[in-house]
Amino acid sequence: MHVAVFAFPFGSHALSLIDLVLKLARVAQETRFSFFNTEKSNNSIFLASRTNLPGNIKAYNVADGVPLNHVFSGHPIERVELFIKETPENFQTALDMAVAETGQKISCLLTDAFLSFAGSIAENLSVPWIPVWTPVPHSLSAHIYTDMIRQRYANSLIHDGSNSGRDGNDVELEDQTLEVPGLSQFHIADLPAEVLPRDAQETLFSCMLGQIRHMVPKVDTLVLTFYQELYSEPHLSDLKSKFSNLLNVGFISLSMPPPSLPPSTEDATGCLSWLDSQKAKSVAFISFGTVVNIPHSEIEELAEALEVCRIPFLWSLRDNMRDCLPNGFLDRTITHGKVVPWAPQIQVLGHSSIGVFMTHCGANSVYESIANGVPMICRPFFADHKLIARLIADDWRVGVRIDGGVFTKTGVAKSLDLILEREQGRTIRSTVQALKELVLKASAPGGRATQDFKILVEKITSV
Ligand SMILES: O=c1ccn([C@@H]2O[C@H](COP(=O)(O)OP(=O)(O)O[C@H]3O[C@H](CO)[C@@H](O)[C@H](O)[C@H]3O)[C@@H](O)[C@H]2O)c(=O)[nH]1
Repeated sequence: MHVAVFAFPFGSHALSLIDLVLKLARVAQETRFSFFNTEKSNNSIFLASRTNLPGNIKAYNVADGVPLNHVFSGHPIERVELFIKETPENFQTALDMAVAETGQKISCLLTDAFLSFAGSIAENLSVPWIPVWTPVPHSLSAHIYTDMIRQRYANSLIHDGSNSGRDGNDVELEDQTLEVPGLSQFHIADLPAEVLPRDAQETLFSCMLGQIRHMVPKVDTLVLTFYQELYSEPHLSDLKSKFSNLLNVGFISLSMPPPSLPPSTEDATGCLSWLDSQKAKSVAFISFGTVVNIPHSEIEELAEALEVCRIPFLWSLRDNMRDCLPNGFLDRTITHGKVVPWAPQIQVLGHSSIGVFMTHCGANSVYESIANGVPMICRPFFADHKLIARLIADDWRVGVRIDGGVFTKTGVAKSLDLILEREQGRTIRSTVQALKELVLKASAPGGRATQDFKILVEKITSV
C-alpha cells in the first residue's frame, strides 16, 4: 500500500498530521507513507532530532507558490494565499514524482480536510480519500451548515429591521444562539469569520474553507483528532448521520509517546528545570500558539497584571514581541517569572507546578491542557478560537473567558485569582481532571479512540 498524505502547511496543521502519520506508520509497517508538504513546513516538522522516523515515511516538498525574490507585504495570510493559488498542481506534480520514484501506485489519499481538492485527485486515481479534521469538530459543523447559518442570519437581520450588517441591532444578533443541528450552545459571535463574513472580504483561503461543506457527499470515512466522549449527543449524532465512518482517534500527542520533535521535547530554554523549583499547581503558563500576534497594548496589560499579582509565571512569547513588554519588566519579575521564545509545551502542561494555562484556544493547546488536567483562562482571537472558548467555559466548564474579552490588568488579575484561589477554581480543576481521566480511558487499549484508530489502520491497509 502507498498512502499519499497531503498537509496544510500553516499553523500547527502539518504537525498534527505528521503525528498521526507517525503513529500509523509504526503500526502499518508494510505501508509506504509519502508526506507532501511545503519545504518550509517539512523542514520545521522533520527537524534533525526526529531521528527515529520510521523507514516507511518519506517527505516530499511541494511548491509553496512564493515567486522568486518576492517581497512580502506583511499581510497575515499572504503566504496562505500564494500557496492556495499554487494548488492542486503543486501536489499533483509531487505526487507524480513520488509514484515514479517508488514505482508504487497510490492506494489511498489521507489529507488535511482543508485541502478539499484532494477529493478530485482521489477520484481521478480511483482511490479512497480520507480527510483528517484537526480543529474541533464544532468548526467542521459550522462549515457544513454555512448556508443554513447565513440564511438564518439574513432572516434575523430582516426581522430586526436592520440591513446594514453592522449596526446597533447586530450586537444583540451576535449574541443569539445558533439554531443549527448540534451547535445550539454557540452564539453567532463565536463563528469563524469565513462562515459569516461580516465585511464580505473573499480570499482564496475563505473560498477554500467554503468548499469544506461540499465534501460531505463525497466522503465515507472522516478522521477527527477528537474524542466521542467530548461531543454533546445531538452533535455526535448529526455528524454520524453525515459520515458513515466518523473516526475519533483522540488527541494524538496523548496516545503516543511525545513525538521526537524539537523544540517541543527539548528544554533548551530551561523551562522544566525552572518549573521544578516552583510549588505544586502555582504557576500560570502563558502561550498563544504559532500564529496569533497579540496586540501590543494587551501584552503590556498582561505583563502589568503578572507583575502586580506576583503569581509565578512562565510565558512563551516570541522574540519579535518581547519589545512590547514594559520597560524593566523582565528584571523586576526575575524572582517569580520566566519569559522564553518557545517552551516544550506538552511537557510544561504535564508538570506538577502548573496551576493554570492562559491560552488563545488553538485546538492543540486546548487538547494538551485537557490531557494534563490543567484549567484554562481563554483569550480567543480568530478562526475556531471563540467556538473553543465557548466549549471550555460553558460546555466542558474547564476554564473561564478573560473578563471583557481582552487582556486588561484587572481582568487578568481577577481570572488568575478565580482559578488559583477561589472555590470556583477548585471546581474547575476537578472538572478538568475528570475530563482528563475520560480521555485517558478512551485512549487506553480497548478505549473508543483506540478502536477508531484500529479501524483507520484497517482502512488504509486493506483498500
Ligand atoms: O512555546 C510553545 C508554543 C506552542 N507550542 C506548540 O504549538 C502548538 C500550537 O497549536 P495550537 O494551539 O493549535 O495553535 P495554532 O498553531 O495557533 O493553531 C492553528 O491550528 C489549530 C488547529 O487546527 C487551530 O485550532 C487554530 O485556530 C490555528 O490558529 C501546540 O501543539 C503547542 O504545544 C509549543 O510547543 N511551544
